Amino acid sequence: MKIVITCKLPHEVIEPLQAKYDVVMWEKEGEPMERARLLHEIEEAHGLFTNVADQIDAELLEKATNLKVISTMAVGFDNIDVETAKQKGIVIGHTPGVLTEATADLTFALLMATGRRIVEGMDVLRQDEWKSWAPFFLTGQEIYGKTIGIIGMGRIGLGVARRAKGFSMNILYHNRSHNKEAEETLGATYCKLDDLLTQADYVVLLAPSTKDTYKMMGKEQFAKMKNSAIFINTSRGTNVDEEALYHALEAGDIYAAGLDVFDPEPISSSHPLLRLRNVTALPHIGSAAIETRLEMARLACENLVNGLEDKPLVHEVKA
Ligand SMILES: NC(=O)C1=CN([C@@H]2O[C@H](COP(=O)(O)OP(=O)(O)OC[C@H]3O[C@@H](n4cnc5c(N)ncnc54)[C@H](O)[C@@H]3O)[C@@H](O)[C@H]2O)C=CC1
Ligand SMILES: O=C(O)C(=O)CO
Repeated sequence: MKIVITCKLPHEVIEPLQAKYDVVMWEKEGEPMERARLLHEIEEAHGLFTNVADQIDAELLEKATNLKVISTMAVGFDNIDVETAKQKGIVIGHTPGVLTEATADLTFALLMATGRRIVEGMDVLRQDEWKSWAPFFLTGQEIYGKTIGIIGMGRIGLGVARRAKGFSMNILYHNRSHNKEAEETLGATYCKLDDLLTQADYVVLLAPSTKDTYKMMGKEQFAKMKNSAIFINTSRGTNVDEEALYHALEAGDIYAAGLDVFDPEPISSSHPLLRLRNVTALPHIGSAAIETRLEMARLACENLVNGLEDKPLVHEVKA
């Protein structure tokens, strides 16, 4: 059977696959497989190892006449046309859980960096703009004891809430349903979205990208936030109306934003949000800790092999 891997993976990860299958792997580090090549390779493939950088859409699936399994090295699967794949009898695997703590770490790091203007501080040094200690030089927002509002209290949301508890933060959350663990072990309070937006000092978005969450943070929602509040997005760029966010930040309707994700990705240095002093931006590195990425790759391989051998996947996308 033939496997297509759309990104360069370490030798130790692909070796077991090469021993059993005919493996085609994209060799360019840090770049996704060219679309034309993927469209060509998929025609013969039985298994596809993918990630968030590929569009696994109807055009591609139409050509995938032998495909049994799609395995994505990610928890989010919004880049995959799940409905079309299911209609064609293709199973889909993803990697929830193994990236929870690393992504929660990065989310909290981004929250702290944005609140305390860490990147601006580094820029000041690099540009020789440090004149003296001054009373209000590079003052930001406090974190300890403030109110955090988490939209999407799932695995990663809960991880962020645990970190917030360590900073004695008052934890509000909005979710599709009540999260007992968050309420009972962390004292988190369930809120309607509007109440969370008006009360939180830090609004952290961690809901998946779905039809319901498309641009769920827009002009109306940013207007409800405090002028001193900070918006953090480590979910998906599609969950935010980026133009509305730009205007809210420029007008001072909100204090600052920390963003790990954009729509579309990658963005270029000319992206309007990067022109704003009060934006801290990262290139979608939420889960990018070495141990985590190796675990994600191993789990994605296990899903792939199970799918090829008609065994239940470790984590199958059921949606
Ligand atoms: N920046 C990065 O590198 C990474 C980003 N992610 C993103 O984080 C998302 C969350 O991952 P997990 O916590 O593992 O998923 P999860 O499924 O455990 O949690 C998602 C939560 O969002 C809630 N939710 C769904 N629709 C909602 C809505 N309309 N309003 C409020 N809450 C809603 C769900 O009820 C669930 O509790 C992923 O789908 C992915 O998009 C995940 C990993 C890394
Ligand atoms: O897992 C995901 O959904 C990501 O965005 C990358 O880790």
